Amino acid sequence: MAPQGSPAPLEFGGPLGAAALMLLLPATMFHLLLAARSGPARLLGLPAPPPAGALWSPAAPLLWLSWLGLQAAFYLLPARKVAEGQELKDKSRLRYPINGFQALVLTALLVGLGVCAGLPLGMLTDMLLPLAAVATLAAFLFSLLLYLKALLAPASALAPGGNSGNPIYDFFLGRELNPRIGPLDCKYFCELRPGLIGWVLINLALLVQEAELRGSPSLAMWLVNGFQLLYVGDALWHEEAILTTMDITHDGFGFMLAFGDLAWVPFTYSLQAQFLLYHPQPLELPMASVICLVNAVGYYIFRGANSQKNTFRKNPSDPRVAGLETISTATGKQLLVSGWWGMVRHPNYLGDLIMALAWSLPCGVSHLLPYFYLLYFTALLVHREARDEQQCLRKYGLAWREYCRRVPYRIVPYVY
Ligand SMILES: NC(=O)C1=CN([C@@H]2O[C@H](COP(=O)(O)OP(=O)(O)OC[C@H]3O[C@@H](n4cnc5c(N)ncnc54)[C@H](OP(=O)(O)O)[C@@H]3O)[C@@H](O)[C@H]2O)C=CC1
Ligand SMILES: CC(C)CCC[C@@H](C)[C@H]1CC=C2C3=C(CC[C@@]21C)[C@@]1(C)CC[C@H](O)C[C@@H]1CC3
Repeated sequence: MAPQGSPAPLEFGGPLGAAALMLLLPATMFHLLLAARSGPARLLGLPAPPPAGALWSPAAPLLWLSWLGLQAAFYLLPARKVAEGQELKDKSRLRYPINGFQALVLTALLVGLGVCAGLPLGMLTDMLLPLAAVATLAAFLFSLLLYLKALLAPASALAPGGNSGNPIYDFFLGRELNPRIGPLDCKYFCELRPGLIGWVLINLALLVQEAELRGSPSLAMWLVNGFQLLYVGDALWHEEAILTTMDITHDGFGFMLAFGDLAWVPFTYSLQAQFLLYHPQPLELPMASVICLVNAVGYYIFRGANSQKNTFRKNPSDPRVAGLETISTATGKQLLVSGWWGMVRHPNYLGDLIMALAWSLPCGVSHLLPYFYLLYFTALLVHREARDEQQCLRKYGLAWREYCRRVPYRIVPYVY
């Protein structure tokens, strides 16, 4: 355990790891975008280079900025609820509008109206490369502004991790915990709105384009769109739960999250739908039903586990969780040791991974490319679980050790 007041240990391989990731992540994203549209669609191996000018369109910055502006305008609309975040170092709590689902519905209405008025939504698929380039550039510029803004922030506003003194590492991890521009909380806004809603919009554009090319969308395309819309809708419906994640409470807002939210999520999480547009896959109803069942099982575990913890954290005497077994900790908080959280230490990750499998299966088994998300997500969650473990050990000490003794598996029962 790190002693109180000592500098936070360096993560992600320190400055060298951070520098490598800042090059590798955008390179991987462009590789995936190009591979999805290439004939062999190989995950490993170089795709054909893009034709000259394919990465740039004068319309892309305009389109991307309009999208960001639209989502910011929806964020600023009156919300059904305003939630308070976790207590900060200076004992204050920030307030956050809970209107993400409203933003999704308003976006759907606007896009629906646009399509009825003749908006060529399918053409968005031709803009993916230039849009990804703009989003990447914007993430770099935005992170630079955030880095500079943090120079003026009081010490109490800085994140525990991203203030090592090494500019590359701090630029990557993010210095300020909750940077705000007026009423807009940059990290909270970016984590849920432009990228997540952008992801389902790109999926929809791919579905429309497939219908234009082949007469109707394929069953596989419907499944991928449906599953991922459910996932995004669920995240926005349960928006308040984001306020207790390590991204909001612990990590600063730097390149990792800015690029992750604005570029990585919309352009790589839509990879299965991109693959299906260029490589149609036959899918029969019986197989589709099995895949739906896999997604339903994953969602049941994911939602059950997340809701159980959120209900317990809000009110441990809630009848839905009051009967569960707990361990007391020195902080006054308790840890669940039965129910979903008694099965493994991260049941929500298990459900999420099962869903990730269901999103790839409609793409068949002839290519590895659509399974990229499952592979990346496994690595992300294993790493995230280890980071959370360290933070919980710091917070709960012996009580956490006791929890680990009672619930020995991390994500997959009897395996890991
Ligand atoms: N699609 C994507 O790219 C990503 C999806 N996700 C998903 O987002 C969701 C949130 O994930 P994440 O923020 O990583 O982590 P969790 O929701 O799993 O939260 C971890 C926290 O839960 C609390 N906790 C842990 N064990 C217990 C217990 N036994 N009893 C009560 N509280 C406990 C601790 O916080 P405390 O005690 O302080 O409350 C711990 O720090 C997950 O479903 C995950 O799968 C996450 C990352 C990326
Ligand atoms: C680019 C890097 C490899 C890492 C970037 C990480 C980000 C993409 C993710 C960090 C935590 C996230 C969460 C979600 C989306 C991905 C990012 C931003 C959710 C909003 C997805 C929906 C879930 O219901 C909640 C998740 C919270 C964390």
